[in-house]
Amino acid sequence: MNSKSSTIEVGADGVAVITIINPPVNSLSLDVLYSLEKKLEEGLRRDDVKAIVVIGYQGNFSSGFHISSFDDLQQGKVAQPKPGYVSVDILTDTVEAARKPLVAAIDGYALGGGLEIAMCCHARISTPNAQLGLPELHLGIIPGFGGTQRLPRLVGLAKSLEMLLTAKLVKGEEALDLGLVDAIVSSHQLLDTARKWALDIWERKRPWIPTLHRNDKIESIGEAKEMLKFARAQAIKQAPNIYHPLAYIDVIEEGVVSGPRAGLIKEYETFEVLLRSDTCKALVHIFFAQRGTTKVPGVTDMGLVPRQVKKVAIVGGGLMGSGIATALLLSNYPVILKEVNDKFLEAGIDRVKANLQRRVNKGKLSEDKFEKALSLFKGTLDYESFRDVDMVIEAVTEDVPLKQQIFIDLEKFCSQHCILASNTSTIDLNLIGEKTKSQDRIIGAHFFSPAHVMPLMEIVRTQQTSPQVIVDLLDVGKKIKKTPVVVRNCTGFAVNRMFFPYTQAALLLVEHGTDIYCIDRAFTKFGMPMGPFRLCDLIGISVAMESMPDRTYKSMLIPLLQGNKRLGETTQRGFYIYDKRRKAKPDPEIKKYIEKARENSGVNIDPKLEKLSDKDIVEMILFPVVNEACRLLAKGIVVKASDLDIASVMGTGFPPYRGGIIYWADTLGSKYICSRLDDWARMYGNFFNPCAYLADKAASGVPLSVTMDPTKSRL
Ligand SMILES: C[C@H](O)CC(=O)SCCNC(=O)CCNC(=O)[C@H](O)C(C)(C)COP(=O)(O)OP(=O)(O)OC[C@H]1O[C@@H](n2cnc3c(N)ncnc32)[C@H](O)[C@@H]1OP(=O)(O)O
Repeated sequence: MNSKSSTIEVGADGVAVITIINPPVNSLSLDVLYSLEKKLEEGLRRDDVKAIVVIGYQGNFSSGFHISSFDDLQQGKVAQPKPGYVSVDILTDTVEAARKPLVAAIDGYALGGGLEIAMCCHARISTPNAQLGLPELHLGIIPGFGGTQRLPRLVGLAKSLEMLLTAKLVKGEEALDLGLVDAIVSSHQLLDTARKWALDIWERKRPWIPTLHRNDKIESIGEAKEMLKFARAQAIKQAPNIYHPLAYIDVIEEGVVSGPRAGLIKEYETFEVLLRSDTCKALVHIFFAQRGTTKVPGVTDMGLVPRQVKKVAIVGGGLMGSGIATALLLSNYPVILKEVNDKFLEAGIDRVKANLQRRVNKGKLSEDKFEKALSLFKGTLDYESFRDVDMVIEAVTEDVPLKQQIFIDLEKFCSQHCILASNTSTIDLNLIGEKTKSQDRIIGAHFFSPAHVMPLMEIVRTQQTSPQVIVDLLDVGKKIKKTPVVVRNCTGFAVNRMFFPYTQAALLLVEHGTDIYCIDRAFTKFGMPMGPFRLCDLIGISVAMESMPDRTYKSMLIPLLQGNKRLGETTQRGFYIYDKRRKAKPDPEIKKYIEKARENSGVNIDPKLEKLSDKDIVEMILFPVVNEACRLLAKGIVVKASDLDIASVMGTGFPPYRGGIIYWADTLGSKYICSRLDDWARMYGNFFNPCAYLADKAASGVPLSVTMDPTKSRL
C-alpha cells in the first residue's frame, strides 16, 4: 500500500469502500486527490458497484488539503489542476451528480477539504467523537472545494457563518443536531452502518438529494442579506487588517443571490487569489512553526519515550499556582496544592474552584466534569503527600532563598524520578537548584497568566537538565493543551526578553514627546490586541533588565506613577483611568507626570518624535524587539527563529497574520531594520544599537531566520 493514496474494495453487497490514506491525519496532497479521483471513477464505472462509502484510514476521515503543498502551489513548482477542477469537475459534476449514492463514514477529523468531500456525499454517518469543521480561516484562505456553498445548505446561514468565521469545530452529536451528519454510531459500527445507508439510498429507501440543491435550511435572500451585512460589519470591526474573513461573506452572498453554481465559481476564483496572499503565507508559517516547537534537536530526536506523569504537586496557590493547578485538573491530572498555612491554602483552593466554576458558567465545562476535576484536587500544608508525585511545579513569589529552600525540601521528600519544575519568570534556574544534587531533573515550566487560559508555556532547560525530563514536560504540555517553546536558561527567557525593549522603547518615545494614546492606537491598528501602555496597565509595569544596563532605557515616568499609586487596572489608574467595568479612558492628568519625568531625566521634546507616523511608531518600538530577538538567536536561547515567532504571537499578542516577530522582520529586510536602528542609536543612544547578529545579517543580506552557529557569535 502506498502511504499517500487511496484504495478501493468492493464487497459482496455491491458497496465499494474507498479509503483515503495519508497518515497520520490523511491530509489531501495532490497525489492523494488524484488517486481518490481514480478510485471514485472506478467505483462509478464498475457494474458490480451499486453504492460507495468513503472512509479515512485508521480512524481519521481527513484533515483537509495538504498544507505543505501550499508553498509549491504558490511558487508554481508543481503542475496543478486547472482552477475549479476538483471543486466543480470532480466533486460536483462527478461525485455529487453520480448515478450511484455515496456515503461518508466519518471518524476522527473531517476538516477543510476532508469535510468538503464528505459534504458532497449523499449522506454522512459519524462517530460521537468525530470533529468536523472548516478551519481554513486560520490559514488565511477560504474553503476551495465547495464548503462555503454546501455548509450553509446543510446547517443554515447563521450556524455556518459562526463555524466559518471562528473556524469552530463541532463534534458528532452537535453535527447531528445541526444536520451536518445524518446519523451517529460507534466507531466499530461505522463502516457497516454507512454501507447499509448507501444501499438504502440506492434502493430509494432514504432520500437522495445533492447537498448543493438543498434549500430547506438556507434563508430567503432578504433575510440572508441582513445576516451577511451584520457579519460583514463584525468582521471589519474585529480584524480590520485582513481581507479573507470578508471574502467568506462575499462568496456566500454570491451563492445565495446568484445560485450555488455561481457561488462555487466565485469560491474557487477567490481561493486561488487568497492562496497566494501574504496573509496566507504568514499563517501557514505559523501553522508549521507551532507544530515545530516540539521538535528540539538533541532532545526529541533521541528516541526517548515520555514517562507517564500520573500525579502532580504545586507549591504555592497564588494566581499562577492556582491557574496551573486548574490547567492540570482540566486534563484529568490528580493535583496536590501545597501552601504554608490554612488561610493561604483555602484561598488557593477557592481560586481553583472559581476558575473551574467560571468555565461551567460559560458552558465550557459540564457539571460532571467540574465535580470530576474537584475530586482529583487536594490541599496540603506539608510535603508528606509529595512522596508519590511524578512532577512538582513550584509557583511561589520570586524570592531566591525561599525557592532554594523549597527545592532542598523537594529533594528530601519526592522520589528520585520526580521532575522538579519552577514557574519562575526571572530567576536563574541554576541558582534555584544550587543547594541540591538534582540539577538533571530541574526544569523551568514558565506559564503565562492566567495559566489555565494562556496557550504558551516556556520550557526552560539548563546545561544539566536531562533530555528525558524535557521530553516528559513536553508531553505534559501537550496533554494540557499548551504550546511549548523550549528555551535555554537566561534572564527573562524568550517572551520577557522580547517584552522588555517593547515597553522601554514605548517609554522612550513618550519621554521624547510622542503621545501615549497615539502609540497605543498605532499598535491596535497594527493588529495587537492592545497597545504597550494599555498592556502595562493590565499586567503591571515590568521590571527593567537591570542586568543589561547597556540596553536598558531607564524611564523616569514609571517611578512617578508608582509613587502615586497609579499601578494600572488594579488601582483604577495607570496610563489610563478605569471605570468600575474596567473600561479604559485616556487621562489628561498623565501629561503632568510626563512633564515631570522629562524634567527629572533632562530629556527634551523632540519635534520629530512628537508627530511620528503610525508606521514609525511601530518600527521604533518593534525594531528594538527584533534586535533582542536576534540576540536570543545568536546565543542559541531558542533553537530556531520560528520558536520566537510563536513566542511573540502566543506570549505578546503579535498578530499571527504577520507571521511572528522574525518572520515579519524578514518581510521588511534586515538591511532596512539595521539602518534605522543605526540612525536612532546616533540620535537617541545605545538603546537602539543593532546587535552583531543583526548587523551581520544586514551586511550579508541573509534573512534573520537563518540562524548561525551560536559559538561563532560576537555578542
Ligand atoms: C481546499 C480546502 O478547502 C483547503 C483546505 O482543506 S486547507 C486545510 C484545512 N485543514 C486544516 O486546517 C487542519 C489542519 N490540521 C490541524 O488542525 C491539526 O493538525 C489536526 C486537528 C488535524 C490534528 O491535530 P493534532 O492531533 O494535534 O496533530 P498535529 O500535530 O497538528 O498533526 C499531526 C501531523 O499532521 C500534519 N497535518 C495535519 N493536518 C495537515 C494538513 N491539512 N496538511 C498537512 N499536514 C497536516 C501536522 O503538520 C503534523 O505533522 P508533524 O507530525 O510532522 O508535525
